[in-house]
This record gives sequence, structure tokens and C-alpha cells, in this order.
Amino acid sequence: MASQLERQMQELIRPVSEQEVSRYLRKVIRTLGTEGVEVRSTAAKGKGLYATEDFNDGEVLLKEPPFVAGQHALNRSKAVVCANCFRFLGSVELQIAWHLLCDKYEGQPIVPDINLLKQLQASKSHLPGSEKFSLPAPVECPGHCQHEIFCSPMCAQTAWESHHRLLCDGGSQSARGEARLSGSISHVVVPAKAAALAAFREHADATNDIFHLAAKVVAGTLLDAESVLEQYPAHGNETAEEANWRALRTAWQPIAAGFKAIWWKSVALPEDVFDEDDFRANLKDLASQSLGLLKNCLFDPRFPALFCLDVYGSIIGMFELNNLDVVVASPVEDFFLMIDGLPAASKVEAEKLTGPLLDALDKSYDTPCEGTAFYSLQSCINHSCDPNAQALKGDDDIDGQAVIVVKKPIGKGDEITISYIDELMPYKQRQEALRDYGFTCSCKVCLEERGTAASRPASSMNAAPQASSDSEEDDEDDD
Ligand SMILES: C[S@@+](CC[C@H](N)C(=O)[O-])C[C@H]1O[C@@H](n2cnc3c(N)ncnc32)[C@H](O)[C@@H]1O
Repeated sequence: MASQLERQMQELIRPVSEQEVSRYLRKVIRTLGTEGVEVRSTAAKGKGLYATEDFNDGEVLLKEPPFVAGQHALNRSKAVVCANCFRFLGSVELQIAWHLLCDKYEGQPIVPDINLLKQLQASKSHLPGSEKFSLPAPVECPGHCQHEIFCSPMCAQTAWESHHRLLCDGGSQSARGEARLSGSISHVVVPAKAAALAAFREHADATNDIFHLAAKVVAGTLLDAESVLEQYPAHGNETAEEANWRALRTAWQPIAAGFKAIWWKSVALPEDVFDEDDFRANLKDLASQSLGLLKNCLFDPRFPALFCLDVYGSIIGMFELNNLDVVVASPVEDFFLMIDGLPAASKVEAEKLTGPLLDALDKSYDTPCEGTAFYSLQSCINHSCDPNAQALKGDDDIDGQAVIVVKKPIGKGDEITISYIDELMPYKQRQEALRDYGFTCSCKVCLEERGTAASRPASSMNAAPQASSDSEEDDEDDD
């Protein structure tokens, strides 16, 4: 007979009822204040986002902050951003100096003048015209750690309450056990926990950024479960274990509503991998290492099911199947464009200072903030190769919100679709790219193109994705 832990684990990873999902997503829509959309399910595609009113070309139909998100590890040396909303911080000077001080060639910084960079970083030196690009001053993490900074006390508090309270190593203060902040899961970070957090972070940085997001989900679920227990402690005949399980199931709702599959079972097999069992076993092993390190920092005996490997695998699988890239344009790019557009005499003068910096930044002068995020509502939008909407940011969108813009008129009742891939690719490449999402596209364009292929003479037939033929003839046909 399955143990209680096994039963709880199975319950967390199984798909939940449509009613439960709808209830949760209606709450998300209400909280966002979004109008004109609803989530519905169909047998063919599962959940989808539908219009409940007409939308015109160019209208923004959804703006949604991430449920969980993170800046890519490699991008952290290029862009100093708010760890909660991804706005660029400080000043253009800080951004340029940080980027150039982090850029290394054979262990040495590639910099024109290291003293100048340090002065720019400390706001002791200024670049001409930079005041036109004012950025929010960095706000320290409430737990005084060095890993996360924010654009405002509100962002700091949001991150703190949603996950960071458990993932903060609290800098020197709390390492000595002095920091006491809101909430009853203690934030006293003893050196052993700080070391365990560092080991987890190091492993995620070296292997897969997605583990950072998974850790935020685990931490957030623990904090939510704790808060459910505080508000609704065990009552009547309920045992403490039953109350803990009730609290965990309630806290798990946002993840339960996400489209999921276990990571190592669902990732598409890369074309150059021939030993599938070995490939999947390696991914599972990687997730197991990461979970082991996370347990060293966060394990809570009240909620053991949250630390089962399959549960961790389904959180990661949820990102794999739903993630949207976070891209926020850099103000540094606009700054150099402004310098370039100055009247000739001022430009010559300004470039005495900015020219060597631009040369040193070279092609990466316009590097945006890059990361990855899971959005509760945006992740319900299905794919079409002829989409009526797109994820598209405007000049005002200077944070990590998902912005979905209407691409062609949408009528009341229509399904809202975006393209997960470059929809201009030929049929076969599109299906290949969609393998990562685990489905064969049945949008109107694909059905038509499949029909065309099926009606061609056998000798020149374009292979449907399942029949995958790699011959050159097929490739040419696709074009
Ligand atoms: C980001 S989710 C979209 C929401 C999803 N339908 C759900 O139930 O949560 C992506 C998944 O939706 C399904 N899907 C999206 N677009 C589809 C399409 N055009 N045809 C068939 N399935 C699709 C696939 O299972 C895909 O892996």
C-alpha cells in the first residue's frame, strides 16, 4: 500500500479538476483587474484564454506581473536590475561601470580606466546628459543580503513576503543571528544555512537557472502554507498532520493550476542525443542534486511532500512548458543613441568621455535585462502559427510584466493565441520547434499545410512531423 507521503506526492502532481483551476484563475483575473478575457478548457488543447469582448488591432489585452521570475545568471554581470520587477537601477553610470568592471578577459577587467569606472559606480563622476535617464535608487534587501536589490521598498517587501524571507542569507547581520523580521518562519540565518544557500545557488548558476525559480516556488509555497496554518490552525478532530496537509494543498493552488509534466520525462529529446534513457536519467540526477541542496536550506518536516523529487520535477517541468522570456530594454542603449544625436560640437566633447566606454562595451552596449518567468494567466494562452496576439513590449514597459498585444482584431468569444516560435519558419521547422512543448500544432495554417502535403504525390510529399524525414528533398519542399 502506498505510504501517506507517496499519496500526498501523487496528489500534488496530478492534474486538478477544471473547477479548481477556473476558480483560481478567476481570482487571478480579478486581482489583476483585467477585463475582457476568461479561461476556458477544451479537450483538444486544455486551457486557453478567450475574449469576452471585442479587441482592436494594437490594443493591450493583458499586462501581468510574473508569478515567479529570475534574471539569468550570466546577465547579472551586465544589468543591475530590481530583483522583483526587473527595472534598471541606479544610473546609466552605474550600469556602464558595473558591466565593464564585471567583463573579464583572462581574469582581467577589460576597462578603459578603472578609476573612472569606480567613480562612475559610486556616483562621484557623471556622464554628459545622463540626468535625462533617471533610474530608481537601489533599495537594500530587508534581510541585508548581497544577492538581491530592489527599485522600491514595495518591491523589496513583495519579494520578501513571496519567497525571499526563506532564501535570504541575510549578510553579516543575520549570519550572527541578529535579524528578526516579520513572519513567524524565523529569518535567523545561522552560518550553516548561509553556506547551504550558497551551495544551492552555486549549483543552480553552474547548471540551470530554472532551479533558482523552482527554489522561489518551494519557498513561496512554504510561506503560504505557514500563513494558512496561522489563520486556520487545526480545528475539531483534525490532527496537526491533517492541518499541515490542508495548508500545503491550499498553498499549492497556483502551481496546481499550471500546465505541468515531470521535467526529465517531458523535455524533448535533443536531435544529437541517441541514448534517451541516459539523457533522462542525467536530468533526473541533476534535479535530485539541486533538490538535495535545497532541502539542506529549506526542509520543513510539516510539509514533507513538497520536498519529493517528482514534485520538484513537476515544478521545473511547469517552467519548461510555459516559460516566457523576460526582456527589459537597457537605458544604456538610449543613452548612447542620445550622445550620437547631439549637435556636432557637443557630441565631440561628450565622446571624449563616452567614446572609450562605448568602445569597451562594444557590441554588448545594448544588452537588455534577460531572464525567465512563469505567468499564471499568460501561460494559459495557446499557440497558433497564425496568432491574433503577441507578447510585445512598448517603450513604457520598463519592467518584467508580460504584455500581450492584439495583432489582428479579436471578436468576443474568439480564442486568444500567440506564437511560441518564429511562425514564419517553414512547416517542418515549426513542428520541430514545437516539440519542446510536446504537441503537434493543429492550428488552421498547420492543418492546411498538412492537407497540402498529404495531397501531394508520394514522391514529393512533405513529411508530417511524426514521420520525421531528414532528407534534403523534404527541407526544400518545406520552403
Ligand atoms: C503554455 S501552455 C498553454 C495552456 C495549456 N493549454 C493549459 O492547459 O494550461 C502550452 C501547452 O498547451 C497545449 N497547446 C498549446 N497550443 C496548442 C495547439 N495549438 N495545439 C495543441 N495543443 C496546444 C500544449 O499541450 C502545450 O504544451
